[in-house]
Amino acid sequence: MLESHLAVTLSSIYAVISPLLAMPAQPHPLSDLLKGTNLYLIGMMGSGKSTIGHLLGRRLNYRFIDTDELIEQTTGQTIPEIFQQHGEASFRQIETDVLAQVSAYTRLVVATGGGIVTQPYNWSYLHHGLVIWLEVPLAVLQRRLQGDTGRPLLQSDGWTERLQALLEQRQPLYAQADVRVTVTAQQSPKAVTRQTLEQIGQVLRSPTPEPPPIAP
Ligand SMILES: Nc1ncnc2c1ncn2[C@@H]1O[C@H](COP(=O)(O)OP(=O)(O)O)[C@@H](O)[C@H]1O
Ligand SMILES: O=C(O)C1=C[C@@H](OP(=O)(O)O)[C@@H](O)[C@H](O)C1
Ligand SMILES: [Mg+2]
Repeated sequence: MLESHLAVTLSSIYAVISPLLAMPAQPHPLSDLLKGTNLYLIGMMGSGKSTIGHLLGRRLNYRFIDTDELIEQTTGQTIPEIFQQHGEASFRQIETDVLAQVSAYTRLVVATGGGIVTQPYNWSYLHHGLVIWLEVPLAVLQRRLQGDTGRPLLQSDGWTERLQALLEQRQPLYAQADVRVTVTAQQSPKAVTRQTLEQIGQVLRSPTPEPPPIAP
């Protein structure tokens, strides 16, 4: 049963993260500025969160966590199995539980699932760190996701229209990110990683605006 898997969520997540806590921290130009702040990657399915997250983790000497992978490890089921056997609402609940656990740690790059932004409560965790939106044109997403079998929301005939509808619904939510990385069709994962690091640096170095004066 899914419930019994959930009962072990906390210890399983600790088991995944704790061996990595011993990793030596190599200084990186952004490390001082970040001060251990977690990076949360958001964006549509196929935008590259898992791919870029992994590379960012290596560059920053941060641990890389993928919430979908953690969900699969803690439940012992694949994402399609969870959707099929328990429904999307159960998946969203587990996703929130996993995000909550993960957010207790520092020095993480977290690749989230594309729908994490749809649950308002999740933002209270995302805002513990720096939220980065990988914005990728619809045509590129469609090309990357052609023939994909691992994303249950896209398994019916009208999957391209479904993808477009999801993008339209979610765009205003993704736009709440702290950093918006606009990715072109030609950019390699390495180039996207470089651009993301540059933009994080810009955001962290930009002066915080003064609060408006209090009216007399
Ligand atoms: N910059 C890129 N250029 C080309 N292919 C990419 C790029 N980023 C990701 N991909 C590919 O797109 C697919 C989806 O990437 P993935 O990281 O799983 O996205 P997400 O986690 O956002 O759903 C994968 O096959 C991945 O190899
Ligand atoms: O957009 C979504 O609602 C989903 C995105 C998927 O993750 P990716 O964004 O990594 O594909 C996964 O969490 C699940 O299939 C639902
Ligand atoms: Mg992913």
